[in-house]
Amino acid sequence: LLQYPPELEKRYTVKETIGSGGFAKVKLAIHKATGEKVAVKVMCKDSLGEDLHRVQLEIDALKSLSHRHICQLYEIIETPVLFCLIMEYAPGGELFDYIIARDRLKEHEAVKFFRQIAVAVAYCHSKGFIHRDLKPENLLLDEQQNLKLIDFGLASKPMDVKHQLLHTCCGSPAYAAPEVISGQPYIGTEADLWSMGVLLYALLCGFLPFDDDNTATLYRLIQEGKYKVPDRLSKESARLIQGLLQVDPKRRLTVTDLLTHPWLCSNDRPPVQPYDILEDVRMRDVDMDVVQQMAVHFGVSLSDMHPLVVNWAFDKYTVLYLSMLKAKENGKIVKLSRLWYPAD
Ligand SMILES: CN(C)C[C@H]1CC[C@H](N2C(=O)NCc3cnc4ccc(-c5cc(Cl)c(O)c(Cl)c5)cc4c32)CC1
Repeated sequence: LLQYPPELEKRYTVKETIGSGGFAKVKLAIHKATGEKVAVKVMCKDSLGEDLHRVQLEIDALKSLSHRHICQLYEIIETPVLFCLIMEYAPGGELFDYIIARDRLKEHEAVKFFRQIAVAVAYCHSKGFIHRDLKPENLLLDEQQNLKLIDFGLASKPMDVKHQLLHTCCGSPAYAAPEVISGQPYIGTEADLWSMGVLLYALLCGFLPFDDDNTATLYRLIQEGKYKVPDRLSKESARLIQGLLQVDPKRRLTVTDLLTHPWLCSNDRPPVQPYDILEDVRMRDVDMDVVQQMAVHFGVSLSDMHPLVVNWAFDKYTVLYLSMLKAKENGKIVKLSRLWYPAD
C-alpha cells in the first residue's frame, strides 16, 4: 500500500484513483484549507528508472508554464521515494470522451476548442517547450467547459525551440508527424503543428485521418500524407487541415500562420491577441484580498505574507493562493479558518 507523505496527508484528504498517466497514478484529493478538489499525480522514484529525467522535465515544464489552457501545477511534494504533483482538477474529463459522446463536434464548437489548444501550444513554444503528445486524451475540460492541456511527460525543452533537432520518436503514432516516425531528426515545433492537424481533423470528423490496426500500414499512410476530407467540412476548415497535414515540415503552417488563420476567426470571433499567448498568471497583479485572507489564516502580517506568495515556490502558499484565486474566478466564496498551528 502506498504510504503518502505526512506533508500531503496534513493538508489534503486523498480520495480515489481517478486515472493513470503512463508511469503515474492520478488521485483525487481535497485541499483541506479551501475545500477545493485537486488532482495529485503520484510517481514512485524507484519504479521510474530511466524515466526519472522525463519526470524532471515535466516538473520543469509545469513550473514554467502558467496559462489558462494549461493544467496549473499547484504544489510539489517530494520525498526520497515519491514525487507528488498537486494540480488543478478538471471535472469535465477528457476531450476525447467529449467528442465520442457527440460523434463529432459542430464547427462553431470545434473553433472554440481549437483556438484554446492553439494558444496553449503557442504559449508552450514561446516558453521553449515542445509537448510532443498532443491528442484529445491529453486535453481536459474544466467546470466552464474550457480546455486544459495536460501530460508533459514526453515534453522536450530544446535549447533553440525553433531550430534544434529532436531525435526521440515518441507520442501516439496516429498523431505523430511523418518526420518523427521516419526516425529522422525533426524540429519539435513543426511536429507539434502536425499533431494539431490530426487533432483538428478528429474534432471535426470524429475519427482519425490516418488509422490502421497495422502499425506499418499506419506509418505508410502518414508518410504518404493522403487522407479523405468529408464533404461536409467547410472549405476554410479543410484548407487549415491541409496546411497543417503537410508531409514536408517546411511547407507546414507555423504556429503564427495557425493563430492568424481565417478559420480561427470564423463565427465573428476576434483575432487571437498577443496577450492570449503571453498571459502568465504570475504576470498578473497579485490579488491582495486573497493575500490578506491568507495572512489572517497563517496569523502573519500582510507584508510577511506577500513575499511568500510571489515567491512561487509551489509550496503550501502557492497552492493556497492559486486555489483561492480559482474559487474566486468560479464565483465561490472561500472562508479560510484560522490555523491552530501557524508554524505548520
Ligand atoms: C492520456 N490519459 C490517459 C491521461 C489521463 C490522466 C488522468 C486524467 N484525469 C482523470 O482520469 N480523471 C479526471 C481528471 C481530473 N483532473 C485532472 C487534472 C490533471 C490531470 C493530469 C495532469 C497532468 Cl500535467 C498529467 O501529467 C497527468 Cl498524467 C494528469 C489529470 C486529471 C484527470 C485524464 C487523462
